[in-house]
Amino acid sequence: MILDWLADSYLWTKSLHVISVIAWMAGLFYLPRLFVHHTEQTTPGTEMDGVFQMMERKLLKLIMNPSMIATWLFGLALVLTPGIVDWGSVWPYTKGAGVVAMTWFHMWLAARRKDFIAGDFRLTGRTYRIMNELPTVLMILIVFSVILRF
Ligand code: HEM
Repeated sequence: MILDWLADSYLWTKSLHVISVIAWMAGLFYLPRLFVHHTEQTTPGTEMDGVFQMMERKLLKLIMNPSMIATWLFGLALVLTPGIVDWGSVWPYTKGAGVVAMTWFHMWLAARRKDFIAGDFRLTGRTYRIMNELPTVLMILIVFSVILRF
C-alpha cells in the first residue's frame, strides 16, 4: 500500500526534496539580483534589455518552475509519510507559513519578469535589493523549523 511505500522510500524522498530545494533557492536568490542590474543598467528595447530578458526567462522556466514543483511534490510526499509530521508541534505550521510565503515570492518574481517584458521599469534596484532579503529570512525560518522541530 502507498503509505508503506512512502515509509520505505522516506530517505530517498527526503534527499530528492533537499536537492529540489537547493535548485529552487539558487533561482530565488539569483533572479532578483538579475532584476537589480536589469533595471539599473538597461533601458527598454535595447540589446542589453533583450539579453537580460533571455537570462530571466531561462532561469525561471528551466530551473525555478520545475524545481519549485519538485520541492512541493517531494515535500507533500514527506507530509504523507507515516510518522514524519507531528501536527501537535509548532514547526509544521511555521514551516508551512514559510513555504507559502516562499511560493508567493516566486509568483511575485514571475510577475516582475512580465513587467520587464512590457517595458515597465518602474521598480528600482533598491526595491529588488530589499526584496532579495525575503528568501533569506524565509529560508532561516524553514530550516530552523524542520531541523530544530520545536
Ligand atoms: C514546498 C513545500 C514544502 C513542503 C510540503 C515541505 C515538507 C517537508 C517535510 C514534511 C519534511 C520532512 C521533515 C523530516 O523528515 O524531518 C521536509 C524536510 C526538509 N525540508 Fe521541506 N518542505 C517544503 C519546502 C521546503 C523549502 C522551501 C525548504 C528550504 C528553504 C525546505 C527544506 C527542508 C529540509 C532542509 C528538510 C530536511 C530536514 C531533515 O534533515 O530532517 N523544504 N520538508
